[in-house]
Amino acid sequence: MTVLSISSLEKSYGTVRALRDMTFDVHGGEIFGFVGSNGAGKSTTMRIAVGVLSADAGTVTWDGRPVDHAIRRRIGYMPEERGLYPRMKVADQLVYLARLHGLDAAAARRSMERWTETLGVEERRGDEVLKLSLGNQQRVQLAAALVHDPEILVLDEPFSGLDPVAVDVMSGVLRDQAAQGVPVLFSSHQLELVERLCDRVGIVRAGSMVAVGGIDELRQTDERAWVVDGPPSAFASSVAGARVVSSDGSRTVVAVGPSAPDDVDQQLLRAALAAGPVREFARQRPTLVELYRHVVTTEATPAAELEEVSA
Ligand SMILES: Nc1ncnc2c1ncn2[C@@H]1O[C@H](COP(=O)(O)OP(=O)(O)OP(=O)(O)O)[C@@H](O)[C@H]1O
Repeated sequence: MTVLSISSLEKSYGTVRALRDMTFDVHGGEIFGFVGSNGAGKSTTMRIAVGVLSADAGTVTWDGRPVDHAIRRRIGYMPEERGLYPRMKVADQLVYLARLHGLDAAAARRSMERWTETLGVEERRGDEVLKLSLGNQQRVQLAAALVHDPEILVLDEPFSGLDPVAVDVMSGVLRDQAAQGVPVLFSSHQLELVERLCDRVGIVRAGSMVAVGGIDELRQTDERAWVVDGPPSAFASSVAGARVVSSDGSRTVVAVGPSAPDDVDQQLLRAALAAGPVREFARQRPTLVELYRHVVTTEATPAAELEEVSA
């Protein structure tokens, strides 16, 4: 299987250490969400991955080969600072970019037509980029990343500032690309969207990857919890090992540790029903937002994040 492999990247900007041993893989056909606080190192990693910035140490390989000029031409990249020519017309710009990547004139034209249509900006082909709304500029920016039919997609915050319809369009395009075997790496602060869309997620903190995996994998904890909407929380005390995590009106969250028996959920439900009517009984799983908060607040101290290296 094809894999974009980012391995042990180190990068400092003067005295600021932006990346430290940044390591992860993105497989062909998967959508990988790259999340982390402002300044955690996502854009720096992506810039190095696509070759617009060099690392101080570490490697980026595609299918086991270092990413060189030839491979770079096969990457579709949406930079954070965007990169369209504001005074150029949408169609001219996309055809130009496709030709730069080696498509002949007819293929470049066809690709421009295809992507402006797919992304809903075909009416804007004759407009200068600067006259478009920000959301439409972003759609054109995605078209620019796709117009040469790339084998790898690296997108820096492609969803920021998009309306819900544009988010759906963009999500659909990323899914289609992944379905065709393209590895899709994108950064975002919209964690619910990342949770919905991604096969795997990487949480970065202070220049390093601190958690990586499928959402379900990341959710694996030793503790299991249930939400019970019904009788007062005292019912939980009759089940051995059960602990009330929170109680808000008629809603109680009850957790058990790793040694609880498999049928502890049935015991809890029986105990709740014995105490009164139960309107809801559901397993509670942490959301990506909760996992993120947990990882980002417990993995390192702010002092480590701000650690500087001597110039
Ligand atoms: N050109 C630069 N010169 C100096 N420092 C930089 C430069 N680019 C990034 N940095 C610093 O490197 C660190 C990582 O920044 P980076 O932009 O990679 O983070 P990010 O995770 O993409 O953040 P955000 O979510 O805010 O976009 C930050 O401390 C940032 O201030």
